[in-house]
Amino acid sequence: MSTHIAADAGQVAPRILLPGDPLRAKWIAENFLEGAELYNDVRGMLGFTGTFRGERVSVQGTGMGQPSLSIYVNELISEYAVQQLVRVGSCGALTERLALRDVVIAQAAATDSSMNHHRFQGFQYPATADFTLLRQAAEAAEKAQVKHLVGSIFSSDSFYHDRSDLTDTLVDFGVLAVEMEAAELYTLAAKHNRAALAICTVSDQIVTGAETSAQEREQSFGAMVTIALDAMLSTPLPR
Ligand SMILES: O=P(O)(O)O[C@H]1O[C@H](CO)[C@@H](O)[C@H]1O
Ligand SMILES: O=c1cc[nH]c(=O)[nH]1
Repeated sequence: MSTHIAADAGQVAPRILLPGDPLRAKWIAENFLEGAELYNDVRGMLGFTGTFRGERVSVQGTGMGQPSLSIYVNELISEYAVQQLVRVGSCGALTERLALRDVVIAQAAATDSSMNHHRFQGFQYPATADFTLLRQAAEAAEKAQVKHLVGSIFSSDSFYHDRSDLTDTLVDFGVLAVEMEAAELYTLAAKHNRAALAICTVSDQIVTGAETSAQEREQSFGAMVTIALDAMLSTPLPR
């Protein structure tokens, strides 16, 4: 048991999916994993382990925002030795190149977070995905004919922005979508020499105002889950 996760040693698999929403974790466990068993319900942040094509895989809710994800990812790495971490999130599309339900495979994540601001003391840290997971996810998305883009996203500390004009500059420099966790995931994975990737489904089209419902965000973003599972199983674990 770690501070925020009730699992015993060995109950968490080396490959783990990380949705922000704990109820999306439950939906994934019930619909994509075989024989999934609950290992955590501390604070309602559900975590399960089952198998996919015979390989052990876990799924753990991380909550919203980088401070919350950071707690779970730190403990998953330090206390449960996870090796591959793939966020399966929702995001807001900042460009009309993306429609509702399209998938964004995040090569890199910019951030306005104070977490990396304090860590790197004014230096800009390049929070980037693991190349093998990224390549495998792009190939899986192509093969499954899922509409997707590979590129940069913005991991924001805010869901409600007072200065939405500031994201216009990011868009001018190719940033596709906004969410709230990937930069911290990539930073922690780099620190601990683990493989991480964020795959997000467009839940909100910020340019047009189109949006999905809470139930759809919880229970219908299956294409990204299949891509994430394919990418993980195609990426060897370290010996
Ligand atoms: O749907 P999840 O994975 O939580 O991701 C997105 O949704 C939440 C905001 O509604 C933030 O956590 C954001 O990153
Ligand atoms: O607009 C959105 C949609 C999902 N997640 C975000 O952080 N922003």
